[in-house]
Amino acid sequence: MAAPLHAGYALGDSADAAIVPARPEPLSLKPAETAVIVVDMQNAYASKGGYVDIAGFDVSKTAKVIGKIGQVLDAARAAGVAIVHFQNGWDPAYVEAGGPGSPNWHKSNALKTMRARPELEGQLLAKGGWDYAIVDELKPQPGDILIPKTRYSGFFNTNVDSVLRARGIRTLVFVGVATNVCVESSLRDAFHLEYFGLMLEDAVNHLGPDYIRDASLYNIEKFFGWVSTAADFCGAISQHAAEAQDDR
Ligand SMILES: NC(=O)N/C=C\C(=O)O
Repeated sequence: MAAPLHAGYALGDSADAAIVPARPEPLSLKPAETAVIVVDMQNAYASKGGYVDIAGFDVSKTAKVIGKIGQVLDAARAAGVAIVHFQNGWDPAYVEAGGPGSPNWHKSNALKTMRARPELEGQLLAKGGWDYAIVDELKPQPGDILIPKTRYSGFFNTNVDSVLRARGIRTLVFVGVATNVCVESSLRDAFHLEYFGLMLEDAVNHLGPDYIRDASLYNIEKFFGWVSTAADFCGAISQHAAEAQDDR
């Protein structure tokens, strides 16, 4: 195994770090300085009858992803890792979505679907509705942080950067949907803000053909961060928590 890359610390400062097997090299992280970022696990993106299903994307794999994310959140909570939920959408009048002067008006498949099917107006990604709601299995728990967002990146026009910095968080573990859209956009922005980004490849789902998933993972592994699995992340932080308990 390659030598672990130490996230933001001198090598000698790694005693309190968990080592997560990852590509292109293992990543060390301190649980108290790490957050799991759960991206847009809303009915819109993860449930039959939600926006992306209606718009013609495949949601058949999201049940498995919900299960993996549940395991990640259980392990993270037990290890004292912060949990942040992103929630994507707009006010029911869609003012926050932008009008024809916004590229979002032209590119958002939710807005395009509603223009093609006006009976859906006010339902897709509208705050307060079922489509906007986070899936029942992953509802935020007391102590979790909820960040609403109106564009693909969770770092655009939100307070997440200051929320994370105030807690001294340096490493972000990304799960959720979609690998190639909101997850990748957020991880890229996090890289540019000096966070270490780790994506768990079996706890994300992509929108589009499988090659786009592969392209996203390649981009992250080569340019923007690290890639691991739910089991490897959970194993590393659980083992680290157990060892810390033994040392007391
Ligand atoms: N959460 C996402 O990745 N969203 C992707 C597309 C959209 O919101 O239209």
